[in-house]
Amino acid sequence: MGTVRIRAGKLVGGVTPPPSKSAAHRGIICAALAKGAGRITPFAESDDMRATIGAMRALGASIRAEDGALLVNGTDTFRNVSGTIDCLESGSTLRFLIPIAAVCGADFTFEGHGRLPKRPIGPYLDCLPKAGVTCLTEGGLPLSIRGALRPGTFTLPGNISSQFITGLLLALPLLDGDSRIRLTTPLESVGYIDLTLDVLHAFGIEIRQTADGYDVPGKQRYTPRDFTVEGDWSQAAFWLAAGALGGSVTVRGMRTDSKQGDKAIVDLLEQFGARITRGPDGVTAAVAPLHGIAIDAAQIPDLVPILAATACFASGTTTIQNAARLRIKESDRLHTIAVGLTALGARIEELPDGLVIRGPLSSITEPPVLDGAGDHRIVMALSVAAAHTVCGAKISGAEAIRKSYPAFFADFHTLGGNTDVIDLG
Ligand SMILES: O=C(O)C1=C[C@@H](OP(=O)(O)O)[C@@H](O)[C@H](O)C1
Ligand SMILES: C=C(OP(=O)(O)O)C(=O)O
Repeated sequence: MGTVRIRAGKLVGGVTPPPSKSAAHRGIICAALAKGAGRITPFAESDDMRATIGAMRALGASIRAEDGALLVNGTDTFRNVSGTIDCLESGSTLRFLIPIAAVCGADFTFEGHGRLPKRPIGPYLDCLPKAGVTCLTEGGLPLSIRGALRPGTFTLPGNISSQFITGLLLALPLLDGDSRIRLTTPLESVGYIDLTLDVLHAFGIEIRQTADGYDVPGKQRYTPRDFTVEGDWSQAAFWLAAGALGGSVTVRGMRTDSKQGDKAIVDLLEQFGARITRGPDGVTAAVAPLHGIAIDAAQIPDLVPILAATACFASGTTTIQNAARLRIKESDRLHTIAVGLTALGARIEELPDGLVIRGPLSSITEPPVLDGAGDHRIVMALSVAAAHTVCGAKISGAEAIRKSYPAFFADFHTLGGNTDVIDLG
């Protein structure tokens, strides 16, 4: 397993975070559902992107990378009547593709790796069989689906994963009749649904929001088009937090009017006390004395690891609430971040749906070996935290960054971070 040695030192300078993983998943899928050609730019490789590209190819789309762009042609999508879709470790790919693959009644088996086979798919196992899709599974992956998806009413919870709702929003417009999505519990991760609706609109698909969900007119067609992928606020968050903890970091190329919920990192760091500047060159976070804050994580799950890391350097108590969903991500993130930060000297109490962090952390004298838990966001959050301690740390399993941000340590170095990649496997 790959281990990275992070040495103490502040991060300073400017960085352009990678294109948004969430926007790219949606752009690739919508382009591949359109009967024609489209160019997705910029494109940055990662394991999650590989998963979605592989999935749309399995349905018949033609997709190739060229000069930092992705050329997608959906003319032959749904040509294939059977196949296997390997989602690697990508929850988005799995939850987005299940209803899409069912549109034409083809016979597909979904596979996954790491923690994905055990991440929830229950809401689909409840609602898809009622709409004509047989689901064969022993609980998780592999999952085989058979039978054509019929339009109708889809009733599901809004607080297990918004990815189920995005999957239905992507697939249902293609059906012969109108459908309705009815949510039985309040929607969490709302920003991801807003992003879905935004990208769908760009590809010519219209959805109506209702009091308890969405009305999805059927017989719609995706319009082929070129699609520009905005910068990733979930990844920008690591650099802005690093600026707030010790130096000064500017993230460039970010849309401040983005639908991504994780752009909330800017306001949250400001609440912690960081010095934030919003200028034409980008958003800058600079060091200032930080104090604990209360955080509701219902809409911003992916920010929790780096927010917890930030809280360790703030004086007083930080509470993170409404984060139960963190336990069903690439790792049990409430547990794995608490364990990692505790080894760095932090005082953290783990609650069923959150964390209480009492800062600032105490100094330790020997660099600890931290477990990256096979989880990209844990590796990245621990790396930023370790750089701001007295003696740094070693982080095992650091190759997990390949899931969303293979260039993470290259960008860490660009900002003056000091690491030795002992072995990335
Ligand atoms: O739709 C998306 O692109 C995502 C939705 C979120 O998942 P949940 O809705 O399951 O919280 C988020 O954690 C994930 O990284 C990406
Ligand atoms: C949870 C994540 O992704 P996914 O659910 O797509 O695996 C993530 O990127 O943090």
